[in-house]
Amino acid sequence: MATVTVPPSLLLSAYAQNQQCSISLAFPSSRAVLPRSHGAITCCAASPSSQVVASPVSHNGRAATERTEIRLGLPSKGRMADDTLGLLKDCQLSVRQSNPRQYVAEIPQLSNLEVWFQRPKDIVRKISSGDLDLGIVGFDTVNEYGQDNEDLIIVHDALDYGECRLSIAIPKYGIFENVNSLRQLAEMPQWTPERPLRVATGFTYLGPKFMRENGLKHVSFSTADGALEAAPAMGIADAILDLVSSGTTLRENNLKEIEGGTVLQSQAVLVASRKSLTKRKGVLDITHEILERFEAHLRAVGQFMVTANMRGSSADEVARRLLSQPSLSGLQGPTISPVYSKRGGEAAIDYYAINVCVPKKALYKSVQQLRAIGGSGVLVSPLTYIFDEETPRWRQLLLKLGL
Ligand SMILES: Nc1ncnc2c1ncn2[C@@H]1O[C@H](COP(=O)(O)OP(=O)(O)OP(=O)(O)O)[C@@H](O)[C@H]1O
Ligand SMILES: O=P(O)(O)OC[C@H]1O[C@H](OP(=O)(O)OP(=O)(O)O)[C@H](O)[C@@H]1O
Ligand SMILES: [Mg+2]
Repeated sequence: MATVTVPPSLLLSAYAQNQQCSISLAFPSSRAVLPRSHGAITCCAASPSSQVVASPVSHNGRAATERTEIRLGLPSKGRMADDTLGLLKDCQLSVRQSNPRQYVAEIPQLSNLEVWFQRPKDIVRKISSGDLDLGIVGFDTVNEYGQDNEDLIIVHDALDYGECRLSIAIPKYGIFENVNSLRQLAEMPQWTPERPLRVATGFTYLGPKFMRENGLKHVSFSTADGALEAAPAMGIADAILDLVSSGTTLRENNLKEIEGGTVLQSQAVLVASRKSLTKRKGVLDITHEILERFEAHLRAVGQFMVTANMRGSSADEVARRLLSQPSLSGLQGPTISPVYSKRGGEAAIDYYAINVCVPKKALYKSVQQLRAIGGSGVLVSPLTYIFDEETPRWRQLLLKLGL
């Protein structure tokens, strides 16, 4: 009898394939693709139907505690994948992947960190099981697959992409024509134990929970992996519960959202395991660095740096004029520096250079206000980072961890 040890991921793939055709076991050929710690699986290949004994990795398992590398899960495909790599790149964190089909990568700027590319739902599951320490996914995915697990902690709740909401939608036509709220939907006489409201959704945890919490009694659920908006027109469902962003897909399928029917608002978030943050060496430090970079970048994205010259009798007098304008107070306040010119062999000050951060949305208004108080030569440049003394989310994280 031969005994081999393989990572659990290989066992699962072998098992899945065995359902349809042949079973094949793949072995790591180099250290580069081998998770440096994994659960032990013993395959006893002598019996006609191979007996497989698996000891999965867990927080309490030996293998999990032996792992010294820190693991960050990133979406391997779909719309979140590119935006996530884009955010990291903008934060000077370059993910080095030798081949798109290789699921492990590194970020040279963060030593001892392994990046693992996974489906978003698996990122959440693996953080819960202790096989990943950190991950970037949609908030909807954390809620659906985290299922209120208290070990999951949202470290950054607004990474500014993947914005959408999880909403109930019903047809605009037929018996739903005059139904515009969740309450009206719940009160429709059509729904009985024998003929419940049929909802198609991929969110089979959040869906029933939301219906229960909102007092909808006679509801049944069916699930599909995509194109849910077709279900009502196909007669498969009365309503759907799915992600909505621009609303185009709903509109194109003659569906509408209803008041009170939004389960949650979502965007990409950085999520971590509480156990990893508090128990695994180095996780808190790496999380701090990632968080600082994210916060500094995301804060800067919304701002321009505006530089201008202003004639004035003193820095105080220029400051008073600037602070009289609502859009020119900057982050902490404007920076005002004297501009020295040569007059009769002496250094004289006629002008002051002012630097002020302004929200992108308020740029034109700010330029108008600057001109109104005598500003000239206005230069506008993009900002890359704004590092504050301390990132607000870091304090919140320490509080959540009781540190
Ligand atoms: N229309 C959308 N606009 C913005 N963000 C979205 C939208 N749909 C989904 N998202 C966000 O992106 C995440 C990934 O979406 P999803 O799971 O649908 O993957 P995908 O990129 O569409 O690939 P696939 O559905 O083929 O697996 C969701 O969990 C959600 O946070
Ligand atoms: O409000 P909108 O901007 O139209 O976006 C909403 C659509 O986007 C998502 O689907 P996706 O594009 O991911 O296709 P899928 O159903 O194949 O996952 C979601 O499931 C909706 O169908
Ligand atoms: Mg999708």
